[in-house]
Amino acid sequence: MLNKTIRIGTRDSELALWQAHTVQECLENLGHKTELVPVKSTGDIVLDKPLYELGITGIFTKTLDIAMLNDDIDIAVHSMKDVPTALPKGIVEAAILERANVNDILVHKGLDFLNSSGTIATGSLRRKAQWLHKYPDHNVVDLRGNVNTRMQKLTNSNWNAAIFAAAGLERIDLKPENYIDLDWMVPAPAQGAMLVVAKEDDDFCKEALAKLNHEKSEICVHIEREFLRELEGGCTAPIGALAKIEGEEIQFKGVLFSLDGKEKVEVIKKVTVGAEQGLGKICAQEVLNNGGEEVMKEIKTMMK
Ligand SMILES: NCc1[nH]cc(CCC(=O)O)c1CC(=O)O
Repeated sequence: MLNKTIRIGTRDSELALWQAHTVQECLENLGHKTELVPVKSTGDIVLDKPLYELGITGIFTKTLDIAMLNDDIDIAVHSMKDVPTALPKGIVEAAILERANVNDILVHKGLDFLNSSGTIATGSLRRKAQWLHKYPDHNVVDLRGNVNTRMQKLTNSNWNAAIFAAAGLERIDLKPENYIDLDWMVPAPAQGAMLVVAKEDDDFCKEALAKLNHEKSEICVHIEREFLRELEGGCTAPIGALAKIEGEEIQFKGVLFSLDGKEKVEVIKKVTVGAEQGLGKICAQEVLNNGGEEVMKEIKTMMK
């Protein structure tokens, strides 16, 4: 089956399409035939088991998971930070592409508000908690939708600023007029990384995709996601994590905040490349032992 056409599933936002096209181009450069399959809704798809039984949970990834298990697509491309830490049964990580800009940025209309009071828009618990930790007098409002929608909403609002992943804007070539890098903000685990998933029994696609894998990026995002998995226990919380490789050293920073940003538990560790086995888990345990357990308990009761 050397001539099999690889069907690439993608959601239809501009960012998702850019990411899928990028993977398509890489595969075609390796001589593969590909086809892009935009997947819209799950409405007309019938599976023989309930979603939870298949381990399908993520709101961004659900549609593509179902299409894959239904054999409408062979592979799917995701922003890795949107992918739940446990993949559905039968779906595996096949490639992690070289990571782009990991940082969050603040798109604003002037920075005078920073030292007084202001309104910041974000739909992310992690961004909200970190912003309030640094600027307790500011007001944070909810902002959802894809990148273009969020940017439009900011323009049409009286908010001072909104927070975005730099990678998302760069990928769709959206250059905001005014922005600053939030290098003090710890990004989401796997932010800026793209994950391609395939079916566990699909050796053809797995072999093709293995060539696209970027090992250093893989090492880093795996540490970050292990930290997340160990901390969250299936619930969403304001958690940031970033691993970086500098020469022979891996530097890791992980944080957990209370929802209001008042409490912060941080862990920083360095290990030699090759000695990262279990690092995410160890760091998560350290956070839990240093007050993180109480923070997580409080978050779980508030989110009920
Ligand atoms: N949650 C939405 C989402 N998922 C991936 C990206 C951008 C790319 C990335 O962070 O890897 C974004 C937009 C954002 O967070 O501003």
